[in-house]
Amino acid sequence: MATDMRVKICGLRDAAAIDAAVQAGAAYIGFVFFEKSPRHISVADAAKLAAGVPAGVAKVALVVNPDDALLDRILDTVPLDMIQLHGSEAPARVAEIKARYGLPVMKAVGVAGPDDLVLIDSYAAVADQILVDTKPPKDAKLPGGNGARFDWTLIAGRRWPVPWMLAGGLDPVNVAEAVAVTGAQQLDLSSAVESAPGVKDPKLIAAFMAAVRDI
Ligand SMILES: O=C(O)c1ccccc1N[C@@H]1O[C@H](COP(=O)(O)O)[C@@H](O)[C@H]1O
Repeated sequence: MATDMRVKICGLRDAAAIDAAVQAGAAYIGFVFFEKSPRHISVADAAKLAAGVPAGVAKVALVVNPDDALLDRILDTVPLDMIQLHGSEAPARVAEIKARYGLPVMKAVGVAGPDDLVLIDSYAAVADQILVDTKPPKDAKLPGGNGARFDWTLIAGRRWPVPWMLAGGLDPVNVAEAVAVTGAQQLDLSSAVESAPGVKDPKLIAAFMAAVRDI
């Protein structure tokens, strides 16, 4: 793997895809608990799959503006290592979730222009990690996972006081440029390793991880 690049493969829903991600060296795998997404997984299915993930690979719960009842249901049943907040959760809610569940919290921030970068600073004060993702267009059905990249030069040379991941339309062809422009050391992706929305393809996962190794 290039330098010590850490990759999160998100939206995993079956054992073959998880095996492919783990075998190829993914540091994180993500379960999407968001019913509007084609990658949504039930709490029961996630619990079964999570039990087979080896120690050392972090299991992340992706949620969108979750209430405590949903988080209780997920975290009471699925052994998870991190919560990814991918909605419009305010910094105070991020801090509240972190305190209530005692797990590291990663807050996604959508970027479309320079003004969006200000938000990153306020979330970096309360979250353990920041996910710098493409801001979804107003008519998008999903708040993330749309396979769209943003202008990476917006964050060239930017650094924050907490670890961060780059996301948004990453694929085997553009990942070297994404890393060169942004300096990212952690990457998160979903769409580019699917054969259809919500269907992960082990060969595409292997191809992405090979591209990262070649950087
Ligand atoms: O993947 C989803 O369905 C999803 C739903 C709601 C919020 C976020 C979602 N995905 C996250 O978006 C990034 C970028 O995805 P892509 O590579 O552009 O498809 C993904 O890694 C997830 O963390």
